[in-house]
Amino acid sequence: MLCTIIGKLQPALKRAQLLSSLQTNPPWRLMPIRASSAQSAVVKLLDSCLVLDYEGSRMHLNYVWLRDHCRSESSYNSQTNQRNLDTGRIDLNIRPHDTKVEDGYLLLNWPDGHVSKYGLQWLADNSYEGQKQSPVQPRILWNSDIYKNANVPSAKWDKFMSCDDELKKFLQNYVLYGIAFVDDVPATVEATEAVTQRVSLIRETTYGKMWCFTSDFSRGDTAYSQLALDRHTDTSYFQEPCGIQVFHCLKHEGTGGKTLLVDGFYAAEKLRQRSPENFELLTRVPIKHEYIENSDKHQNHMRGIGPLLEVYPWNKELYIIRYNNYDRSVINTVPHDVVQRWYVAHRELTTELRQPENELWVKLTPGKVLFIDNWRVMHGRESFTGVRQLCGCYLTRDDVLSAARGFGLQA
Ligand SMILES: C[N+](C)(C)CCCC[C@H](N)C(=O)O
Ligand SMILES: O=C(O)CCC(=O)C(=O)O
Ligand SMILES: [Fe+2]
Repeated sequence: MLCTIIGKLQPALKRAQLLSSLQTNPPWRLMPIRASSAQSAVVKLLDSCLVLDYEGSRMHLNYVWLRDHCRSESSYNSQTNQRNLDTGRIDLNIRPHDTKVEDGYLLLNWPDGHVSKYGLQWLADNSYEGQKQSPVQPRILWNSDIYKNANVPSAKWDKFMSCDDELKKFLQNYVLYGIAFVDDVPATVEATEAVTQRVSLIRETTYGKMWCFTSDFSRGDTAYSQLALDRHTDTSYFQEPCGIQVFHCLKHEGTGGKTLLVDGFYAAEKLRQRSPENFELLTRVPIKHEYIENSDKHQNHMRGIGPLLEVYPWNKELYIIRYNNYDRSVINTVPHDVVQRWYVAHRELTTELRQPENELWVKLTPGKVLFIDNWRVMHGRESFTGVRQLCGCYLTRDDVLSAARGFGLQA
């Protein structure tokens, strides 16, 4: 193993190699490098990667990755935050000649003379080791008591529309809890549209941009009835289910019709704790959801395929739940011997989702606009009588999260 070592010499290093390494490498690379008195950094150039010890953690940085992530002007356009470098032309066996640490930066000298410079903190924040543990989106998982005891304030229409700080607080609550309310909104479709557009872009779907519906069966879906609807996520039959759903009840003269909210991630995490293998199965088995509508006015055949639960591969953080027993389609993507196990896992998740303490019931009244993270929080409703008019829309997930990040929130 030919190593250039900064800090401790590796005992395995042969004398000849040490000599050749000393000939080509100046002695400063054999000393531990102190970035500053407070932060010490120790770098080793191994054959296969660079090892950086910084602030108590050890990072393994691949050489192609390092060249690819060079932030020098010729490699990276920091005006547009885009890469200039052609990754397709990096020598896959590239290895720097030498390295040093200076003023909180790691410097690398590449064989072609190019010098790369990386902030040590930037490397710590962006290395695999840095990303491995930390959540992409920190959340507060809730059951009914947890949510109620948190006393999460609703935003108020006037302030919400005029004051960025009110919008920021709203988005902070939204990313943490997966639901957020705006109160005192005029009970019109136009005001609902305005309040939504204050947050982000509306996602147009087969239901329109803004939709307003009653129990008139105008579409081929039980949402357009007076029937109770069990907890579910919407548009699970899209390959990318809608990220956010907005509801505003403009009118209800009758009884019932309360809205049910359940934090799907709270229930799924319970499942993960209790039966990791069942949780894992639900993240692995692809399931179809479909929306088939064939009327005079509307022809639709939507299909989305994906597991009920999806986690990021590197930190196992949950990022989406697709759960709609109405719209779930034929299961024929599963090997015979897995079917029974899948139903057992599905049952266990369903049982958790149906725990009464996980149910948050709210009566939507004119003026109260509800935003729901449709990748996390499920909704349902009680059956009802009388005329009930609900308006709302779906939002594009990317744009809502982008708005949150614009306020410096972790989303
Ligand atoms: C919201 N809006 C009434 C427009 C559509 C309802 C769609 C209902 C469908 N079963 C689903 O879960 O996606
Ligand atoms: O009527 C309701 O409260 C909600 C119906 C529903 O699930 C939906 O529109 O997506
Ligand atoms: Fe729904």
